[in-house]
Amino acid sequence: MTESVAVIGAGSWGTALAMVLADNGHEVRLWGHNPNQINEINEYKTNKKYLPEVLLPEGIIGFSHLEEALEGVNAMVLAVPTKAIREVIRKINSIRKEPLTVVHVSKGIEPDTLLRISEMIEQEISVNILDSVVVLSGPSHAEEVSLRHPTTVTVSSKNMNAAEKIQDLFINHNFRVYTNPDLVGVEIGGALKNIIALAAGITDGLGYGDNAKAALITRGLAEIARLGIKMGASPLTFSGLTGIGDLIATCTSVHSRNWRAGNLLGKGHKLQEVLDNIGMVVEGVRTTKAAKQLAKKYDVNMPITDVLYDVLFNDVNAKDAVDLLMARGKKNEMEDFTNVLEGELNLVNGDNR
Ligand SMILES: NC(=O)C1=CN([C@@H]2O[C@H](COP(=O)(O)OP(=O)(O)OC[C@H]3O[C@@H](n4cnc5c(N)ncnc54)[C@H](OP(=O)(O)O)[C@@H]3O)[C@@H](O)[C@H]2O)C=CC1
Ligand SMILES: O=C(CO)COP(=O)(O)O
Repeated sequence: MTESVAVIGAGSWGTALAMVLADNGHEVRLWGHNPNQINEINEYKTNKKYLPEVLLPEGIIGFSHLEEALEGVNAMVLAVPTKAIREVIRKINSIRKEPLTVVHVSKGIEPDTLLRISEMIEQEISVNILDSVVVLSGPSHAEEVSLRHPTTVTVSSKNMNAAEKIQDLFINHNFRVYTNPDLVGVEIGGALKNIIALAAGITDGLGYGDNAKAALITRGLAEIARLGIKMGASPLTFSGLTGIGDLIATCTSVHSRNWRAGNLLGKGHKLQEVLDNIGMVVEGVRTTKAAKQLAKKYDVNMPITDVLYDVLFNDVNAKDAVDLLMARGKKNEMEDFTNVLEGELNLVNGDNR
């Protein structure tokens, strides 16, 4: 069944997902806050700043007025950076009266509140207009999705009936959508992989090779999983698309904004210069702040996050940061991980020591 769907945010990911929906025959209303960009989308069927290589399908109509984009739709895809989510939801609250399903596709954690994105949305949106919140996440660079290269993602929600409807909305022979009921694990994996991608970019920028990158992906996954499990995620999710899958895609790709930012930092550029150069959202920077706070709150050892925080915010030199990581005391590879798992098992068995 074809539907009308609003995509809120006309950056690279919103535009690529609008293309998937249009390919599936849906009427897609792509909203962006820049009227010139929306004119370009409608007049030339291009979005050159974000996806310079592609021509947009006819089924996508650009809107610069939010009320028009939301008129009569039952679902909206929220595709703005984490830091813009509250502002956009507040605008929607003032316009929308009927309930709708919110599909969020952003990968972040809010510093200070330490909320996952579905939690931020639930906190900010008017109760009378929220049907369900669904997250769509996984290894999926917009650049490749827009070229219709094979891609797999996962949807999750507290309401798995809503998640299955969103699976049906997006799935096609280029874009395979799985479900996973572990909302915490899916959101944590998607957000925290950006920290590790920044670190992987730094080691590449420093000229280190595949050994360093494999170490970061593996030990990065261990620290993401340790935190995620303490927050209530299923350990299995971290071996899935939104765990190891997205880590591989993001840490090894020149498409990744986070990897590219890390790469420039590794080559000696300053953070602000790097962010200006990328010109798109580099979520891992803010998420590093949030993850450092979460590690403290949940008492989890996250050494890669710790040193990256110092590179980003305390002016620690990237090479010195790697040296610091390598010079830590000896360890059993599984020790922090088994401590967390044992803690979870003790809780399951009613032992709260
Ligand atoms: N790009 C990708 O491949 C993927 C991205 N994601 C996630 O999707 C989210 C969006 O990323 P992405 O599309 O890459 O980001 P981009 O930087 O490409 O685009 C962000 C879009 O949001 C708009 N925007 C920013 N602030 C506001 C605001 N306050 N109000 C309205 N619109 C705003 C930007 O407008 P303007 O042009 O004016 O700046 C731009 O259109 C991120 O959380 C990212 O992690 C997830 C999977 C894949
Ligand atoms: O999340 C992504 C791919 O799955 C995109 O990552 P970047 O934001 O680093 O480009």
